Amino acid sequence: MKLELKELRQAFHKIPEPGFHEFQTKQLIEDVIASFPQEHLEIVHWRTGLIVKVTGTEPTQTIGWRTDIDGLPITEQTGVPFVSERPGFMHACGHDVHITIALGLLGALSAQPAKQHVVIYFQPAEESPGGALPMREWVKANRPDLLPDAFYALHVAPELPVGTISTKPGILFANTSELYIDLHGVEGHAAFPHQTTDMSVAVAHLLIQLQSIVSRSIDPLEPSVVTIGKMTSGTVQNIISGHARLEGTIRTMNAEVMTRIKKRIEAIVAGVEQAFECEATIDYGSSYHQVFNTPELAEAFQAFTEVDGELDFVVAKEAMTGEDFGYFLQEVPGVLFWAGAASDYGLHNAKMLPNEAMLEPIAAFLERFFRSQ
Ligand SMILES: CC(=O)N[C@@H](CCC[C@H](N)C(=O)O)C(=O)O
Repeated sequence: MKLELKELRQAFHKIPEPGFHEFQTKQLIEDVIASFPQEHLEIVHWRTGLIVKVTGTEPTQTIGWRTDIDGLPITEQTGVPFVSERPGFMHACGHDVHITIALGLLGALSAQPAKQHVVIYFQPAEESPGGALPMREWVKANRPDLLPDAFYALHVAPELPVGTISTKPGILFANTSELYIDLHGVEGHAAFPHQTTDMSVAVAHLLIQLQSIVSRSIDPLEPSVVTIGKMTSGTVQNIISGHARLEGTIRTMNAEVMTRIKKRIEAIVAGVEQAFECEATIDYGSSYHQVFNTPELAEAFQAFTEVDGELDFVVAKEAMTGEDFGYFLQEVPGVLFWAGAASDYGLHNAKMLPNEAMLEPIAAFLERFFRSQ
């Protein structure tokens, strides 16, 4: 049966779910897999994800493919007929496309297995709090045979044309750490500020001071980012705020720079506590290991793409994006690459819309790549 990738992608696009809540997504993945020939397949469940093994015909190795399956808390504004049916959630990072391509690959291999064993990981919670690390640890403890010898994954690239693949040997994506800061002061009447400690004023100063870390405390030759994506404070217009919260993320290409940034954050927060008579807590949430492509495999992957000749290969630049696939590459050789999606709007934007014309060529390319191993 020929899988209609566009329809499938639209079906996944309608049901974005947050990390570790991908219940409907997992069910749809299972339903699609149930329509494939089953004789060469083994399906292993892990929380809201799954791993599917396709037994090879003359295996000497196991080759892995990983797709992430979660959505983002963004209200979609694409206006497409297959718009998200979950208010406040959207596949704004292209994981609907990733899942569809993985199923395209799996459908082809289930009908006619490759020489090598293939394991396809449908991994939850890439955006947050991170599914790769606990999934890797579970596999190592319970099914070490499912840990591949080489591991591959893609991410849609809105800025690249359809039919383009892009990666590089070595570091591709940054180390990340989430950042949550709560400020607790004394709430009170808008007319009596001297009886309160106003957390709106405190958090405004804190936000500006945090933005001095990269420009003043970090070597300009060390790429780094401190982004505050969300700032909240107070309740209504005539109550002085007793609580404020910042939510953000830190990105670095160097683990030592991450440590330095955290030290500066802690010093600045301590200063704000003193200056604005409040109490603060800092929580670093989840952190992701950098994505480091195994040089020999990245070079071999580029060579395959160029000899195959169906897609254009562009050497990538490093990006400050995070990806918990980095945790798999920490222990297993492999490659993450960008796949051109030609969207006018970038990742994590409410209008991000990958061009569906990318689906078939990438899925077909992956089938050829996996058969070549
Ligand atoms: C590909 C991509 O966009 N990944 C996310 C990963 C987020 C990691 C974590 N929740 C954080 O914000 O630090 C990204 O934002 O780069």
